[in-house]
Amino acid sequence: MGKTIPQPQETFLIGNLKDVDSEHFLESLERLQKLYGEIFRINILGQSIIVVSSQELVNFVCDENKFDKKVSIALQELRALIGDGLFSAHTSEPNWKLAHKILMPAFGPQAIRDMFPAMMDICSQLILRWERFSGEEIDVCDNFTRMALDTITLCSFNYRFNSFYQNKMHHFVDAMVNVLVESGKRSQRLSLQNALMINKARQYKDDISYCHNLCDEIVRERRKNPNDVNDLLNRMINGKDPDTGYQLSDENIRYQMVTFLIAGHETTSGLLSFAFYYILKNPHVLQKAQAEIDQYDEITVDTLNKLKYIDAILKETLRLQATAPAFNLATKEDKITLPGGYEVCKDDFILVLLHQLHRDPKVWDQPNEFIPERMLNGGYENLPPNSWKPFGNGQRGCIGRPFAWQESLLAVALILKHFTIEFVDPSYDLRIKQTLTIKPDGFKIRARPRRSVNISLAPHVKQTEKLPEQISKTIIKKNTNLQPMTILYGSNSGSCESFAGTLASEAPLYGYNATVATLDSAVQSLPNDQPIIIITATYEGRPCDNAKQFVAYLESKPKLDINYAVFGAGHHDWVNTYQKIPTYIDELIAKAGGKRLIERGAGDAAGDFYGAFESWKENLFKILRKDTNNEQHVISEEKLSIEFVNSTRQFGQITDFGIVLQNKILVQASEIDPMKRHLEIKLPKGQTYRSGDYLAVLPTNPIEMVDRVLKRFNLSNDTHIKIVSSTDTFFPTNYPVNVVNILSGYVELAQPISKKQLETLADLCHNEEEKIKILKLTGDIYEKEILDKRIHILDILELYTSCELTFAQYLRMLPSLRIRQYSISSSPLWNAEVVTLTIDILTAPALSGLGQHYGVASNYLANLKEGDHISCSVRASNVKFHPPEDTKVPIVMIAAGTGIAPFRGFIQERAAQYVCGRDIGPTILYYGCRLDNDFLYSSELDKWK
Ligand code: HEM
Ligand SMILES: Cc1cc2nc3c(=O)[nH]c(=O)nc-3n(C[C@H](O)[C@H](O)[C@H](O)COP(=O)(O)O)c2cc1C
Repeated sequence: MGKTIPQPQETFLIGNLKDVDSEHFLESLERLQKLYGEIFRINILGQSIIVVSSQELVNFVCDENKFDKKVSIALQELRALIGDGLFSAHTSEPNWKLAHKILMPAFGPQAIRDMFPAMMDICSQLILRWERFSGEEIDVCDNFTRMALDTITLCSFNYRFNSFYQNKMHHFVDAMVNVLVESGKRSQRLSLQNALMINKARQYKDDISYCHNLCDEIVRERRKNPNDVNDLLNRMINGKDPDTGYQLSDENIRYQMVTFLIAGHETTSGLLSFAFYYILKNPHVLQKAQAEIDQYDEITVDTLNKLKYIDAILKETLRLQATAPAFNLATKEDKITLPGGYEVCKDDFILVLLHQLHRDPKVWDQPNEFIPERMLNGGYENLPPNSWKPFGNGQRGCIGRPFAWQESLLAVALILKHFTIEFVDPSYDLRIKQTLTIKPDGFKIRARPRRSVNISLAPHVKQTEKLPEQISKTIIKKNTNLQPMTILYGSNSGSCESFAGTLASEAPLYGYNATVATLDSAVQSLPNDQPIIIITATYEGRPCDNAKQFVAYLESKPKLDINYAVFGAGHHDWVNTYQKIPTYIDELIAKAGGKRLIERGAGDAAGDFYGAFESWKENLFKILRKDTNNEQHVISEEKLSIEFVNSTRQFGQITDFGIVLQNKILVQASEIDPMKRHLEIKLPKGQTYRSGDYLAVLPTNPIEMVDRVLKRFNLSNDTHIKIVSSTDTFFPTNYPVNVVNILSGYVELAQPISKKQLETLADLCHNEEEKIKILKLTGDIYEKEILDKRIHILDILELYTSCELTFAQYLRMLPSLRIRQYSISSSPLWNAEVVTLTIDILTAPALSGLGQHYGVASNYLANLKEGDHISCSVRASNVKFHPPEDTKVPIVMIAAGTGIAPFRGFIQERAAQYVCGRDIGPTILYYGCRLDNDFLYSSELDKWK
């Protein structure tokens, strides 16, 4: 009797069906792997599946003498579409051997080389399309799907889908995806359930017929117009087994064609999409890859073999994201004992889970990091056997591997040669979409031509002569007399972006026409004929998401003949890395030859943040004005006007909604401590997380504050306004909006007023005495009286009533509302789609003595009710702030108050693993409490002891 294989508790009749989500089957297996470890069993509707994921076990089951491919339940279902085509045939079926023999030579080295011109032809179409849509949003998976589909059809069947010449993807893709998805679902339903779903069954049949008819049509066409090209289709139609003389039947040809159409494009397009995701997330990798490809003026078939780094990128991508994420085996014997003493039988499916095999901590150092270098200099060759298996196993391994590799190398090389690329949403973190294969979900980029590249595209394709586009957004288009200025920002939560916008909107007053763009969009294209102003923040000592490429670019030591100035936003709580990135950028540019226009400015979000920016801005403009001597172009028009006469907020990257499931008090407020709350939030669809990640939340302002503003400006809460602005603005413009929406959802109302703003308010006072009092506040007492007491504009307006500030002027003085980040206090092993937050609710008498101070986000969260929608998004923690992959590694945690949040997630994760029988290392928490009832989650922690 072998050792018992760990298994979640079964339910009568359906076994472990409840432990897997049919839409996220793979993620469910990954979650179970985290709970149960390198081997576990699940029972799906009576079928036993044993999931293995350590190199030791996988190496054992990959022995072809003892194990063979077992056609998975989903693949068996898919046989309605691809019958006994190579992929879904049992090895024992005669048609598998026959097709394998006949078709194998089509993927030999010379045959693949001969396909290079056709691959170049299709890839060039993608390049031209991206050039044409320079700077616009590119749906990465869509584009690579078009490319891979057109490539496989042209190379294999000499047939053109012309996907790049149509807006909508070829209907084959929809039909195929429908069948893939439905096959997966059918395999997890009872037969009776499938029979009852009549509409779905009809659609399923129609989609299958569409795919079959398309293939039959291509064959008919070839038979009518035969040619002597040695392509896959001719081999299918005319090829013979050299030993027996047997040929493929018409039915089998149809199955093989659909097989190749599916297998030949789904996985490759996924590989390329993931590769570009990792390239963009790792700017050093992008730099290195671009440097590698830049050594060659021309990309020929021979160049591809020299691209060792790009080759390593593709291997590392498939390690982290094997696009065919699992394969199934079964023992050829009745019973066999695996390492560890586990016994498996002939009927068991043995599922090799590549996601975890490729992260086995015994094989891979820093398994979750993307490090292509590990595949270089013998690294790949010296891997332990069967530790990297994205192409499957042995004779049933992927026949199209060399095809996919050549196509992928070419695509990466051509794209990096031609374009600078950046994320549309720099905070995008990988989300996975799964059918039979996996792809990134919602991944979008922008591409801009790098420079005139001397590169041979397909013969009929025109070369690019476009120059790089340095500017993404033009702020002032009208004033042609103004001098150019470039403002570049790095920003995750919007303050630096907002500073950049403010600077640009004021630039015309000083003779400049400013363009604003992200730092990453300026890589290799910093103009030297205009001032370059850089405004950026630091996150955990690292660049913002949209400044990573820029920093890597500066680290590559370019020569820069530019005039520049840097302003940094930071927070002094990050003691060791305060202002690290702005300082670093400033130094690197100076070292590269740049000339500073003014000393670096620094704003501390915990201090006079906006004031620091204002005074630096003022000094900067003093210098720039001197330089241009251009005061005649001063624009006197009001930059923002409103018309008194409804929308959804479109704030940066957060576009999705989560749903509040629970919102409860953990500890009531006391004299010394604020109230503490626990929230459960269902994440926006498709999002998941790791313990230690953050949740970014876009709050709304407390209604009490909004009411105060309405009162001060004599507005009612059903007032609608139309904002018209001659400069770029974060406000919704040119259509009527409710004033309450603007005040609650677009602006920060409680930022301390800056000295400059005090001066403006003083100017607008009729009462001399009030004027003097306000001006006094800009002096030595500013810190004590304004900053320490957090006095904001509205406080001053209420105190000094003679100040005649208009509502439009008030709005212009307010910065845009910022996103807030909270540490998630749960583990995905508890629930992968739900996070919990543990927060202090900041409500206290205002230090100013004027009413209450309400923390914007905490009060917003505190007031949410079950079922409320919340604009939020998971943000990966930058540093290695996650529980270690190896559950035996000890963890020591130190926290106080709500600082326990991420550690609750860590402990919850380890407790869940412990319950499932994993070996858990010591997990120790030192927790500081002021009072007994401050001990958050005490009973839970007791239970976990
Ligand atoms: C990055 C790209 C690719 C990956 C990751 C990949 C992965 C795989 C894997 C894991 C298997 C084994 C499946 C199993 O054991 O059930 C497989 C088989 C197969 N692949 Fe690929 N594949 C890729 C590209 C291609 C291409 C471009 C083609 C066609 C030109 C292709 C055609 C096939 C076929 C026909 C089989 C079945 C082979 C047999 O059992 O005889 N694949 N592939
Ligand atoms: C998770 C996190 C990490 C941070 N790390 C640092 C840091 O290392 N150094 C620093 O000076 N500021 C740090 N800050 C503060 C931000 O840089 C500061 O709030 C800045 O204004 C954000 O600018 P943005 O709104 O343009 O993204 C951090 C903030 C957060 C939320």
